[in-house]
Amino acid sequence: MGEAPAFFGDELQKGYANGFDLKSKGGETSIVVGNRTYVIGGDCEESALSIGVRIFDKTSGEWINPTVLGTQPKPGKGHSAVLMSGDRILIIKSGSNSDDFAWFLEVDTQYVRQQKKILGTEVVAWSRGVRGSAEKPVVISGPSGVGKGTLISMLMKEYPSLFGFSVSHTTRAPRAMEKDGVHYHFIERSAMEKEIEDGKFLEFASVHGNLYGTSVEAVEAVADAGKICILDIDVQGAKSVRATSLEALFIFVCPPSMEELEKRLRARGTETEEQVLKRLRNAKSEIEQGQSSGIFGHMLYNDNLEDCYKSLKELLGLDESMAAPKSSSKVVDLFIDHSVSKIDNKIIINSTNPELEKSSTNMIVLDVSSLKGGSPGRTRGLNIYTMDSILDGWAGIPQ
Ligand SMILES: Nc1ncnc2c1ncn2[C@@H]1O[C@H](COP(=O)(O)OP(=O)(O)OP(=O)(O)O)[C@@H](O)[C@H]1O
Ligand SMILES: Nc1nc2c(ncn2[C@@H]2O[C@H](COP(=O)(O)O)[C@@H](O)[C@H]2O)c(=O)[nH]1
Repeated sequence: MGEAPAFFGDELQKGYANGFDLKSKGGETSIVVGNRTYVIGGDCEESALSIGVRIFDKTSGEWINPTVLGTQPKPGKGHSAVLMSGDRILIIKSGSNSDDFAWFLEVDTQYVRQQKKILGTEVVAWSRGVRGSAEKPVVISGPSGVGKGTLISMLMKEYPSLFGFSVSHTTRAPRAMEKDGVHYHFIERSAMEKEIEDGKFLEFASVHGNLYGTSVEAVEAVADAGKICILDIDVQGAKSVRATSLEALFIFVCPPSMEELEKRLRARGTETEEQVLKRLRNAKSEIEQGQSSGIFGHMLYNDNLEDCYKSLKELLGLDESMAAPKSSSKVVDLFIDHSVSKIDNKIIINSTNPELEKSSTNMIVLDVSSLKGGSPGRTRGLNIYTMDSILDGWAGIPQ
């Protein structure tokens, strides 16, 4: 809570409307959602390097400084804001390129509501708009030693440009061949507990006596690389992910028998006898939960490795042609001076620079009809067209 900024009140009424329920002054934009006014921009409490957010609650007449989750956008050369269906605000950053100009400030999504309950504070969450076909992340669970890691390695090796691994945090000690930042982010328990408190994790769980968790940043890093995110997490983690707005494909891998599972765990040779026994005890309840909880839409039996890998590829709809590198997206720069309008699911951004008036590059269309997911991470499924591509028969920009 704090003092109202100088422009609020009468001056806010004088600010220019940007085609929506929006007023802007200096580097700040305000947008009304129900009985609240979100003031976006200006000084950020935590860092001058990101776009700040404050909320004015009309009912109480008080200012709120919310907990801001997700990677925050860096300030650009100004921005416009558009209210999207009451739960999120689209922020369009002037002068930025297509990988950075569309951001969503989530104010009342399922994820934000869930985090409000967990953190007990007012929460908003940033999520960057990502172009493309909005393919779902893949969550793979199963008891320790069943072969999740082996299957994931095979997938990443065959389809390096399609899949990216979400690198988890863990408090367990690294194994001989494991590299920090590649297999896991190895972290002290107290540091991880602090990061959990700070809302840095999409999910976390205590597994076989250690803490494991997927950070928001780990998922964002994969989406930023334009890849489908693969999460290797336990059943508790999968349950938590199901409760977020991250729409994912949930796969559970079963062993052919407990005897075979034990054989694989022992043959891997990475655990002490005590740890092997603990993991085997936990495996029983994990398999029960995996098969009965309704979390997992797909089951795989890892008896013969090659057969199981083939089933995984079928489930993911993969064929050989998808192993080829993807063509890169054309980058579009957003005009510094522009006006914004919304027609159904299309956001039309027109340049107001007179020099561009007659040019076919004076309009950009954001198609938000297939938005998927949301915070934490990225809002996928954003399509961006320029006037050129529209004139070319809506061919669109290659993804
Ligand atoms: N179908 C299979 N047949 C025989 N051995 C297998 C099969 N799949 C995996 N393995 C072997 O079993 C061991 C355990 O596999 P992996 O490490 O991939 O399991 P995991 O499910 O990732 O375990 P954790 O959850 O502990 O990380 C490895 O040595 C691997 O080579
Ligand atoms: N809930 C989460 N579980 C995780 C995460 N990363 C890994 N795991 C699971 O832990 C066990 C043990 O892994 P190991 O590497 O010590 O053998 C295994 O079932 C993993 O799936 C996570 O981020 N969250």
